[in-house]
Amino acid sequence: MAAEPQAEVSAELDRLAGDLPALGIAVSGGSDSVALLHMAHEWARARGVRIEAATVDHRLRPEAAAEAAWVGRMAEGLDLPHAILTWQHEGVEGNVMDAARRARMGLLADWAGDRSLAAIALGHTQDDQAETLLMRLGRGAGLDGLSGMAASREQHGLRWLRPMLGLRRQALRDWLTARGIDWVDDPSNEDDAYGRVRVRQAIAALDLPVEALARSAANLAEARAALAEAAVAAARGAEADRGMLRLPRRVLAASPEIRRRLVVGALRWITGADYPPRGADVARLMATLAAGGQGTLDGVIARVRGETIEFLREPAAAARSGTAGPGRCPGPRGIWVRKKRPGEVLWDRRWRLTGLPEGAVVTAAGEAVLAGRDWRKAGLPRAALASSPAVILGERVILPLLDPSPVGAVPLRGVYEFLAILRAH
Ligand SMILES: Nc1ncnc2c1ncn2[C@@H]1O[C@H](COP(=O)(O)OP(=O)(O)OP(=O)(O)O)[C@@H](O)[C@H]1O
Repeated sequence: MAAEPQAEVSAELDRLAGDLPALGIAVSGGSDSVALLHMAHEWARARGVRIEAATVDHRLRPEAAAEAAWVGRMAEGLDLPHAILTWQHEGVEGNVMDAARRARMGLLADWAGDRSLAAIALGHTQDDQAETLLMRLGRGAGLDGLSGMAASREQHGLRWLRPMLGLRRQALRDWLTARGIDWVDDPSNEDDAYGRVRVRQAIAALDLPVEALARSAANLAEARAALAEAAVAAARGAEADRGMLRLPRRVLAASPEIRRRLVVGALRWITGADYPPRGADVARLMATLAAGGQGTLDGVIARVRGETIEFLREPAAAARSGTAGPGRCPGPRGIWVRKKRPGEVLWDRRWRLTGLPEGAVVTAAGEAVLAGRDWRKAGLPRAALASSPAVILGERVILPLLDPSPVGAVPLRGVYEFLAILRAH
């Protein structure tokens, strides 16, 4: 590794973002991302790349607003545009760190979209990489979970870059100190109520070799990428059809790891979930499919039909996902929902409904709505239609997949997204 942090970050940015006209920098105000901001600024200036910075105020600590403003002044000093993105919520329940991370990614992704930035750079370091590996190990992760963070990753429709994964946190702090550049110390980084902080303390107390751990994480990431590519190759012949996915039955003859990836990928393609189902449940489903049967997991029906395996949303699960109308956003409070145009609704994490008139409500079609209709003309299995959206307009119920109407129903994911899921997980 190059000894000079600036040279190393510049080389990584060349490798990861050399082809981009503009780059976003996510700056919390902590030492790592403050160093990233200065180094990216230096890199961009020499290459004529436009860079902009953003800080998320999670509204979880009273000082956060002042810290975000402080980052803003620092960016101004570098002549860089800076935005403060505020997470609007009314208190957060459950895993606060996780909810904050998701909200942050969503806010940053929207900001990048608004500012025409195709990628955002993050300040994760070698220390973060080692900590992540140990945390995942502690949770009993398999090969998948064990790989560390990738230097470049596609999510929320843009690229997330981590050009500092080869650098130690202390080296960055030394670099900043030598230049008289200040940073903010977030007190939650010292709060051992958080698993990450406990892992960090254990690394220091046991004097664990951070660089070797980070290297292992990188090796595992490489192995995982190779598996992902093998799964993509095995998925040849996959078809997406209006919210339903068909895989060739022969995928059941693939090696267990590849087969598992394909099944988990298909489940996620339907549910839009961030986390995979439990390993034992997936194993059970795979055994059911191998026997030519039908199983349900995570609100998804998987069944063998002739030479294909069909994955479709379980109608009852679609109905449970609730109703949505224009101007209202489904999902628990505080959860980020991508911006929508008027008359548009994202429903069941699978469909984009467009052209909805005022007062329209979207829900799952269900069996009752299909009764008495010529559902066969949709060319989909009955269950797939029952879990498709229905639009209630006063007394009328429109099935966009069946009835000609000005309401459009566009599946959020096609085959391309299935392959992207296989590559990402
Ligand atoms: N509030 C925030 N606003 C903008 N970006 C953030 C924010 N929090 C984290 N990030 C981005 O995510 C990266 C990793 O987050 P993490 O929580 O590990 O960092 P941190 O300890 O808050 O700060 P730093 O990494 O800058 O020292 C940061 O380096 C930064 O790029």
